[in-house]
Amino acid sequence: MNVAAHAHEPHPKVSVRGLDFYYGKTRALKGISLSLRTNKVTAFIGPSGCGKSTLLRVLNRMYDLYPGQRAEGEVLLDGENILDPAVDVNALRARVGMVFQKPTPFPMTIYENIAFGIRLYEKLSRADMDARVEEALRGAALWDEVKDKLHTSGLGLSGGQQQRLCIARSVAVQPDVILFDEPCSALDPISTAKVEELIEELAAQYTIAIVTHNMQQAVRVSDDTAFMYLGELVEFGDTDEIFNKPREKRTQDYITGRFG
Ligand SMILES: Nc1ncnc2c1ncn2[C@@H]1O[C@H](COP(=O)(O)OP(=O)(O)OP(=O)(O)O)[C@@H](O)[C@H]1O
Repeated sequence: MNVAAHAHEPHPKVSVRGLDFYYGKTRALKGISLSLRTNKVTAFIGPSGCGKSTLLRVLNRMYDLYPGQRAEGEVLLDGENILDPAVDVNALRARVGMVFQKPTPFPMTIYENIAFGIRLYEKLSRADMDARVEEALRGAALWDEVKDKLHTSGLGLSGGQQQRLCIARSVAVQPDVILFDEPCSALDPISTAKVEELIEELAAQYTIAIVTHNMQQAVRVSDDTAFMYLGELVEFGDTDEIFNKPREKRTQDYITGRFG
């Protein structure tokens, strides 16, 4: 496996070391080691089934919800191993938020979609909650479009707006890391452009990981790229280098559309 020098930076936000993942007896991740640099966007690319979503789901222990799934190795978040059974997963998920492929607003008002998550972790006055909801919606570039209908259903928004509402929901609990699992695959090109722009802006405050099948998207939004194949990390490094001068033939073949 090829890993660029900066992947060894001294204080990454997230550091994955020797990670194996099992669905029952099936080993879906094989000895993955890589880092997410603080305030950078890391893209995960590779053919269907290579383990991209699995890796993302390890980063906030989403897999814990399912019996028979287990991770071995280490995932350090600011130096703390989040795979340790003593870690409080609810607190972890507030620090590591996730945005899914299909927009998944709760069947509640726009305001409540944001306030609901905040209430799980904090008790705020009405005025502070209002301010936090506004801040989250502004942070997700949605405020201007919804400020006059905060108390109508989130399900009444367009798909692209719903996805930005989900991003606002993640941002609202002030996480360290946001994980995006193919966040634009259900969106039209205009909404996709908005979400991509937003991801770049969010990187000023958060550390971001994004799974994408869209090579142009990886090039546009990410600083670092990880190319995975059959559960292994084949190549990891600077996005420009991965796309312009890949060191591995499999990476070259994938990014030029020869397989996958
Ligand atoms: N719930 C599950 N039970 C058993 N095996 C699973 C489960 N989910 C995923 N897998 C297997 O784990 C491997 C990795 O799947 P994963 O969904 O992480 O791949 P991916 O790279 O995200 O694919 P895609 O691009 O199609 O979303 C695949 O071989 C898949 O069949």
